[in-house]
Amino acid sequence: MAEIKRPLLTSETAWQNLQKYYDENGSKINMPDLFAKDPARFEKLSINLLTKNGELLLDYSKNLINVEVLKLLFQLARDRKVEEMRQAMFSGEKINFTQDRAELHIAVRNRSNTPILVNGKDVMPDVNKVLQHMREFTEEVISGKWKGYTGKSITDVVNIGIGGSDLGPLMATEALQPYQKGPNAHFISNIDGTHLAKTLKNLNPETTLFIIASKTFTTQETITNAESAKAWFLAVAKDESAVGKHFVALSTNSTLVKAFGIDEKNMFEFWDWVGGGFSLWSAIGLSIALFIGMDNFEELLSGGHFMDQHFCTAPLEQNVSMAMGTD
Ligand SMILES: O=P(O)(O)OC[C@H]1O[C@H](O)[C@H](O)[C@@H](O)[C@@H]1O
Repeated sequence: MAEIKRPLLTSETAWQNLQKYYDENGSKINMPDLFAKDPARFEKLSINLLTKNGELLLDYSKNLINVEVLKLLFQLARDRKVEEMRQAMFSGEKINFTQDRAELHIAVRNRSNTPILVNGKDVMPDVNKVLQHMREFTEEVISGKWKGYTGKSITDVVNIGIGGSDLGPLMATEALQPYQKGPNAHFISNIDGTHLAKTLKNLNPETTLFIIASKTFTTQETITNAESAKAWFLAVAKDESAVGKHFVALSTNSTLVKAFGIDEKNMFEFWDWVGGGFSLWSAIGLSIALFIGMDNFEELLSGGHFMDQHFCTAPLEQNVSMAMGTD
């Protein structure tokens, strides 16, 4: 498909109309008033989608918008060729032109398993291979079969990452606490040593598993925290060969993972076409899968896939921004 050409956003007529509306009415738009003036506001500005697990309510009535603003926004979306961009994204085109890559977080949650091509190659076999690897690993850890270096099972998982390699899994495990099946989950992102020290204070190196989550494996905060965690572990274990039982990596960079001392078989791969802010759906979600179990994690993926299909097929008026990422 040819490149989608668009003029500068601020020179679009639809943008200028929206700006004019804002200049004339923006200061007058007030949430309690909007509800008071229009008793049917909630019905007008929400949709119910039927999923296999019940209804899903998309409520955008609590935003500072009204029917006129929405009309202007839909016009802007049409003029900015959002529908064509959406199509290009799902077809694996390199819509991320600043980094010259595809944006295909939708592929890692593509539960229909339809082929998705990147540079002419279907990525689904690799996606499924990593999911299978995650399943085997999570089942071993949750069942207690995976043993630490002194023969004890894992009670605590510590995810070390930052940005998308932290926020998504942190949010999902918080939200999905009632579904906990596996070890406790902890998240360390801050470079301030207190974050690490406070978390490790109550943990036992014999029963702790560290997940080093970094797409690039070069992020300074993460690598520094990972080195500190390794030092904390080795101060007790005293044996480098024990590291393999307590450290796994989630990354696209196998060379640096190996250099850190993590066995390649304990690396869960993903790809440059998964943006950091959307990576919870990829192997970066391993801490979620260990917490809620792989069946539940796949249910989570199915939910994301359901919304992707909605986003892809529903007309703009039935669609809202469904990025489902973290930054
Ligand atoms: O996963 P990493 O390569 O360690 O990157 C961690 C994070 O770094 C930055 O904050 C980027 O803006 C994020 O998108 C990314 O998730």
